[in-house]
Amino acid sequence: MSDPILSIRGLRKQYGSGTEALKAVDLDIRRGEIFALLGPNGAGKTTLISIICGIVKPSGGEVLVDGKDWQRNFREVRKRIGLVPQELTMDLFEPLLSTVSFSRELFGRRPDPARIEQILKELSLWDKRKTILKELSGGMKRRVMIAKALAHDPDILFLDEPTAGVDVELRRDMWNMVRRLREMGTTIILTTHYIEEAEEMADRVGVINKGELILVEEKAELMKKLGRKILHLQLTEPLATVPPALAQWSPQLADDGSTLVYEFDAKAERTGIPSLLTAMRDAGIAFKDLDTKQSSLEDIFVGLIHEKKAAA
Ligand SMILES: Nc1ncnc2c1ncn2[C@@H]1O[C@H](COP(=O)(O)OP(=O)(O)OP(=O)(O)O)[C@@H](O)[C@H]1O
Repeated sequence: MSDPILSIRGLRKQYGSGTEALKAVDLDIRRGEIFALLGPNGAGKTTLISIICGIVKPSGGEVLVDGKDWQRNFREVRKRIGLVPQELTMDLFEPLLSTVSFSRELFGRRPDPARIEQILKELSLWDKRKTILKELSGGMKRRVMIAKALAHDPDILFLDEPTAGVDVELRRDMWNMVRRLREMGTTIILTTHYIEEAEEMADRVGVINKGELILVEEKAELMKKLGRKILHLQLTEPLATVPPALAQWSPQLADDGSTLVYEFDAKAERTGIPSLLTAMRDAGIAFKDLDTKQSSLEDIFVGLIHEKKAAA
């Protein structure tokens, strides 16, 4: 990739407990993109972010910001990074305005009350500027975390699960704010469990599982894979094998032959379901119930890991 803003090479982390949280991760982040890092609990997302933000020490590998080694230029590089952590970290007895202003000065930026006012207004916090943090609602405290991360005008912003446990309205506000930041040139890296969030926001998506970056892809490509659904048909009579009449749909049998499982692309114009049901009727295969479910993130990870192993 030409001129990435962030380059991660062979990044590894083994915690004292022996857990290998990251296994030689390589990743380039494009200037000005929104990159979503998707992965289940414990995949290594927070560890990756924490290393880049200087909170966790890596066991090996390197991070370059604009081509500069992150460890050798830590102060300079860290100034350019903003982090909205998963957990709230703030002095609850401080008033909102001074908390956010202090965050700016912490990174050596000169005070700029007009800029702080602008950030607080964007996040609908200006009216609460004199309130001590303890008295704000949970959603507002989350907004304060974002304001703190933006106060020093970083050009790379990390959001660690920004919408976990927030209501629909705040989620929408956050998405809009992230889009506005991107329009202003900020590069954004967010972690999430939600496919929906990656779909809504990201230009590219990385999938991480057990410390390994399994894939990095343009969102549109990944969404094709994520659009798969599974149809379960509970048969009236179990089948020993899939009859040749149904072979073209490549269904699988489960539950000792009493369930027929068919995977299909929910976003395709033709899912194949009506023709499968017709072929079943013609072959005299009756069913008593049916349901469909979205491939879960877990299913997709398993599928991706299998694909990766098969390709290796
Ligand atoms: N301080 C620590 N000491 C020991 N092990 C840790 C520490 N922090 C994280 N781990 C382990 O490292 C692995 C990766 O954790 P990490 O928090 O990076 O995952 P995550 O993808 O952010 O998960 P989640 O979605 O649950 O936040 C997990 O197995 C976790 O238990």
